[in-house]
Amino acid sequence: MQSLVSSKFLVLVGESFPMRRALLNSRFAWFHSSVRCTSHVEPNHGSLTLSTLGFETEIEPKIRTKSKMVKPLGSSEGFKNKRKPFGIGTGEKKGVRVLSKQEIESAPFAAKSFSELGVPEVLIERLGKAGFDVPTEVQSAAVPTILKNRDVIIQSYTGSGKTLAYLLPILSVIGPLRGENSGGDGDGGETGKKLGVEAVIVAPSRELGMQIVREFEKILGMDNKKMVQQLVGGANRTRQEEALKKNKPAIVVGTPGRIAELSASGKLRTHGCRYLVLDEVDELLSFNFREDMHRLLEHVGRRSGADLNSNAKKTERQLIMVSATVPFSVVRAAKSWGCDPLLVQAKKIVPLETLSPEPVKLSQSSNTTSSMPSKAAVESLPPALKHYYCVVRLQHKVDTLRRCIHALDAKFVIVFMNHTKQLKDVVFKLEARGVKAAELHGDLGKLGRSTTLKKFKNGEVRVLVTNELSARGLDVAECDLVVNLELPTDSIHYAHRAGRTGRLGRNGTVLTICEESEVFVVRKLKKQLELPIACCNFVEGKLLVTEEEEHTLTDTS
Ligand SMILES: Nc1ncnc2c1ncn2[C@@H]1O[C@H](COP(=O)(O)OP(=O)(O)OP(=O)(O)O)[C@@H](O)[C@H]1O
Repeated sequence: MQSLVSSKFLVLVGESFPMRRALLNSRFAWFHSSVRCTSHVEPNHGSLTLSTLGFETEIEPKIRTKSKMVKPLGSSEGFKNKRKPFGIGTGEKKGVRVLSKQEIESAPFAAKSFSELGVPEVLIERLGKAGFDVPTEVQSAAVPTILKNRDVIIQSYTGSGKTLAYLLPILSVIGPLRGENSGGDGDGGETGKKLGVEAVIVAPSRELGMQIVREFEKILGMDNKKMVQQLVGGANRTRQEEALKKNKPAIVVGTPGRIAELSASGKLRTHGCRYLVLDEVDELLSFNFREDMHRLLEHVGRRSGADLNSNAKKTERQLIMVSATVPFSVVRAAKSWGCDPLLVQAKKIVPLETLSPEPVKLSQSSNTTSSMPSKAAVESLPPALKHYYCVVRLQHKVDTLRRCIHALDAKFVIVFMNHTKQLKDVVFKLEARGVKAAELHGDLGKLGRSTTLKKFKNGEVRVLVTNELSARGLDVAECDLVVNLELPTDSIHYAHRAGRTGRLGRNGTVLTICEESEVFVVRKLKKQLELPIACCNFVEGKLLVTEEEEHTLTDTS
């Protein structure tokens, strides 16, 4: 349902097209080089040194385009760095996989240090302990801007570190790791004067909310853990209220419904709040959340009395909006709720005033958007991803999925579907074929969802079959394959699903398995996303490209 609602937001912000083109060119080059390296490529795209990838220097001299040539891209046989296959009957200990640490190849790291961004020393020390040594580009742009008290929209592609981009400036000012001149209370709810909640962070799903809390905890450590309180729906509300009363957290992270509910009942006092963060803002501004979001935008960090539209009112709190996809509706919302907000991207910071809406052409016969490129979606894709599609009959989809997993020797696979019943069937069929799989969707309770996620993350489950619930924000660093077993509703949804792999510069593969009658949708996605999505097949344990089409950059029909 959320997916349907969000599909309305295809109005786009202005952006640096030349930069994007450069990225696309490199993406295109990558695609072709992958074709060249064909059978030398280690099917798992996780381990990224040349030797671990199994690359050889030998390169095929010519690339054919618009041909129907069949080229093998990978195989689970004959790889130099062959990994143990997974699943039942492979001799693994109780089905738990040994997790291999993926190296990061084209990580979006910045040339600056955390210290140059204005992050206090004590916080930098903690970052080092948590394994964060260098900021990413978007962090490098966002942290100093937020520290200058500016309202911002942070936009950069999936897996580029946007969470830390807002979390660091907040922790630089609030809590025990703050800078000396921050002016924050800093007691973390443990001692001394209490200022109440100082930061409210809103996310559209429980999973994302819980993930953000874990990111805080990585840095704060166990001793300061209580300064951040999780307020997600589906969890026991009374317990959350008691924890609020007892721990007096400085930061709360949760879903719109639960935060709005607690705020309306007076159990959560947010009028004195300094930061309001909306993570996955385009989703939060969708129809589903409108009432709760309206309440939060009106109340968080706003003392009563003043005119809602006055500038004085706007400056009472700092508004931080975040997403990989920023349609113009978000720009409009930021202008009306924020105070002179800036759009912060990895390499560019611009005032929102300079952005104008992009016309959305409707196709003549229907209400659907045309095949023109969707900038919001194009900008959100990590450059190292490889995209394929495969055309099969409906009844062969699961078998194709299984063959793809084996051909690529994928270790952490996320499969996206649209309907819960079909999703359950797929899990059943995969398990019957000896592939460890689990379902994750909204019909499961909070406990069931977090147990499944835990099992997937620790390697007990190889294939997570899920729906749009997991398309946003879910961070499983090792995920090396995303499969669309049912088509996403539009390019924005394709981009968020795809972004579950290729996190922080890692390689990843996205495969769309569709029927002949759906191929036109894939072609439309190719044009909207300006991506080479190659048609492929799986033969004798290898992924074979069956159609190498010209890159669609110039194809604007
Ligand atoms: N500076 C850094 N050094 C090392 N790892 C980092 C750094 N910043 C973020 N990460 C890690 O990178 C991963 C991706 O970060 P994050 O989830 O914030 O990405 P994102 O841009 O918000 O993605 P999405 O748009 O999909 O939500 C996380 O596991 C995070 O811990």
